[in-house]
Amino acid sequence: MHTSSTNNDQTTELDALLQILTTQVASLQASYRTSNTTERIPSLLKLKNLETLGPDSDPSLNETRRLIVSAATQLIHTVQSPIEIVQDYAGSTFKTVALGFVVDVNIPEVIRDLGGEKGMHVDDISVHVGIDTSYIARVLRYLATRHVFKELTPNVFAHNRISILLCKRRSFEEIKADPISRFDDAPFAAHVHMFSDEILIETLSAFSEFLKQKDLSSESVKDGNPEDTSASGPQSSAGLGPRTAFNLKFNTSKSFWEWIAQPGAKYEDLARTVAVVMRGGDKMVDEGQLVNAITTAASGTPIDSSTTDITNLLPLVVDVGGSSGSATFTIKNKVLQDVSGIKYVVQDLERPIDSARKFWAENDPRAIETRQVELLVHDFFTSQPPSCQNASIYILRMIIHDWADGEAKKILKRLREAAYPPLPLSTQAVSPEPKTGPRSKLIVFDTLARYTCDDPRENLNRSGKEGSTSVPWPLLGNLGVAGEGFSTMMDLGTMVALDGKERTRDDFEQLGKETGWKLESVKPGKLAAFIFSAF
Ligand SMILES: C[S@@+](CC[C@H](N)C(=O)[O-])C[C@H]1O[C@@H](n2cnc3c(N)ncnc32)[C@H](O)[C@@H]1O
Repeated sequence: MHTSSTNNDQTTELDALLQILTTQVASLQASYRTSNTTERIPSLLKLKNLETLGPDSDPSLNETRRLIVSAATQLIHTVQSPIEIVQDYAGSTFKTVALGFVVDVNIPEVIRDLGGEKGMHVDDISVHVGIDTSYIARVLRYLATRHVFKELTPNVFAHNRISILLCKRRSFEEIKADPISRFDDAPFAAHVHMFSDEILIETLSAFSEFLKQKDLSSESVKDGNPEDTSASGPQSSAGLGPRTAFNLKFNTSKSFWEWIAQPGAKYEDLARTVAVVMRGGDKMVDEGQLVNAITTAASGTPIDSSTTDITNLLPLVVDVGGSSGSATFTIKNKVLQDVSGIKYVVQDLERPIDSARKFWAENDPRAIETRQVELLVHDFFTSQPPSCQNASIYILRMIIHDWADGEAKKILKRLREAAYPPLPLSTQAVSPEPKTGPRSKLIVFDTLARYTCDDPRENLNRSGKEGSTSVPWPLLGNLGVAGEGFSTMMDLGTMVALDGKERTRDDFEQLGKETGWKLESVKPGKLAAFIFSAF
């Protein structure tokens, strides 16, 4: 445990943080020097698009980056005035709305398409986007102060490697001609739009009000009965007051997913944006991790998919709640591209499956024509159709964290009923311990919740490698924002919008036990892969 301000040899926190920074920065620079790009060091001013991130996106450098960010963040919080820190945190909402504004009025595209490397004066930006010059200058300066955009000369702003991510794929002219499709193929701009949209902002305005009024006595009822096979989990809490801050603010008993699936322009824009954001989810699971998870699920141990025939082990992969099916797309075309004979099914509600049809028509039409990939409207609270029984692998990517335990169990139970081997008919209870033979696997991709302190029971280290437990003193046990910034944000996001949560390894193990799935291994990563076997 690291509780004192010095460790045994009297090294101060600052010394230790500096030491981590010095060592890890040297290591990062050495990696850039040996990479086969011309880039020598990562630079804020070096513009890149996602396809040419080079060493910036090399997963083997993730550990080094996380340690640098963790140490640098802790150093800032150690030396900066606590008053300034609290003031800055209190005003964090402006980060969301400032980013949301520039994305909404297409400033990133105007600077990219019309300003280029020389940047653009706010007067010129104003002419194109039709917003007052001084508003643009102040919002861009707020962001440039936080290293998003660069002010080259007074009032002239250019992109840096962070702001360039806000650009949509389409040109400013194309966006003006067809604003509805502006977020298509631009997952990061879509991500900003989703978080700054009035729906989430309104929901967050009820954050405290909702948490305070939650009826604690309804907890057990709210979790629902896992044996209940009715669709649409959230209705199990009808009559017990609003289930989430979203339900409270929008005066609806529908789940967020049902709500955005309604007809109407306002829902359509959000639903379309959410589908694009989900496609960006691929960036959170690197291909190496997908290979590892899929082959581990197929064989029980990691195998080399290039040298092992895994066809027999993987005839059917079902991507449950798959949205456009981008996880399936990556698995089919990048992980198992050399393995023939596998059938894939992507399931979701009606509107996401409409988006999926468009996505596959544009990206892999042959897969649909040959019926190797089937896109199926299916509610995961209901029983799986015959075509999806006995699948080798069921995938739930970023699904379980959207739901409270009661609904999560229902989803897992419906899959277990479809999985192989069958549950004993008489009891519908779980079958005895497996003897031999094939068993359906379930891979849940979700973030892994971790404590900020040392956790002696944790057998995954915070830096992401299985079997080790070291995080250098005096860093936080979960590496702070460098390790769990995104997942703790998602945890609160799913709490207020969906009644979901990010879960610990123990939580997943328990969910599995209660629904007939045995947790066999966990592959850490930005999204961890939890691999279950039907038992
Ligand atoms: C966070 S997204 C994840 C999408 C996808 N798995 C991915 O990783 O890209 C959650 C998905 O669950 C879907 N969903 C919500 N309720 C559902 C239900 N009852 N049946 C099937 N899908 C549902 C949503 O439409 C949405 O596409």
